[in-house]
Amino acid sequence: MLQLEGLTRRFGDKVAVDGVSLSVPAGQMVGVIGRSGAGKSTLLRMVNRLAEPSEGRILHDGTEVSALSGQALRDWRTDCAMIFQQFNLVQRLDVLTNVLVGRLNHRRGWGGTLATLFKHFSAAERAMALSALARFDLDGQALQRADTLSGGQQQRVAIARALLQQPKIILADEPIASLDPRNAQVVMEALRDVNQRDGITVLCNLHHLDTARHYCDRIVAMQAGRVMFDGPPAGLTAARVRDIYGVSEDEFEASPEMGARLTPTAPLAAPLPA
Ligand SMILES: Nc1ncnc2c1ncn2[C@@H]1O[C@H](COP(=O)(O)OP(=O)(O)OP(=O)(O)O)[C@@H](O)[C@H]1O
Repeated sequence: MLQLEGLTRRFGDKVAVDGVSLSVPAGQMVGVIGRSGAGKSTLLRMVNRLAEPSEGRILHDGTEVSALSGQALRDWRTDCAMIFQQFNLVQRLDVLTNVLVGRLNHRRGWGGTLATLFKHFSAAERAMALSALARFDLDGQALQRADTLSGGQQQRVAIARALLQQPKIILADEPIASLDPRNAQVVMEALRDVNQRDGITVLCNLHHLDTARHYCDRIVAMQAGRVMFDGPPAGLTAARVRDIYGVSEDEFEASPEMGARLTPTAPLAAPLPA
């Protein structure tokens, strides 16, 4: 169970996240939605302590995450894999090595360079990485440079890298905002698959309501740093969206800074090729 208690983050006078309290049971897939500037990224970044809370506490299975430091904090970051909008792969390295980077969190005091990276991994770790790639239908690209892959493929490599961390939680910050609708769908299916098959808790920031409704068990809607709705997808009706944001659903999604609209057509739990 992940618990956020009165979590607040200020930047000067700006309150980016304002007293957010949430309890997320293990294995839940939560979509955090909101318009630009609502505080979604700051909230996610506080969970793995990339951003420090100004007030409030984060607890995971009884451990106060917000009080961790040193090795205990590094261990927490291993438990909490992060997926970014821009994939954050090492472009000039091959795909397999990028996935193996997920194992580095399990190495204390590793001091090698990128050039010597590959030979530091065991045969078992390489097999693990290949199997994660095969799960997302990318084993055929294992030896290609990351920058030869499409955005959707790169994001699936990032998910495979996250799996190599063997995390308890995946924090996905706008994972599909840079992708076209078809790639966005494949990436959301990959996240749903690791949530359902591996039981990994997923917190996923999204701009599109239908995407959140389709893939998530629960939706948290933020506005000006606060949680305005927290419940099952069916509860976030068009009328509720208008109440919270003062605009229609189309207007909510029409902000120019938002990514491609995704209207999923595939079944919710369609497994990816194993
Ligand atoms: N490092 C920072 N310094 C100053 N202000 C910040 C910083 N990070 C975020 N903010 C401000 O905090 C508010 C919330 O930002 P945040 O990025 O968390 O929102 P968001 O909902 O993720 O938006 P987007 O969808 O555009 O990424 C915004 O007003 C933003 O300008």
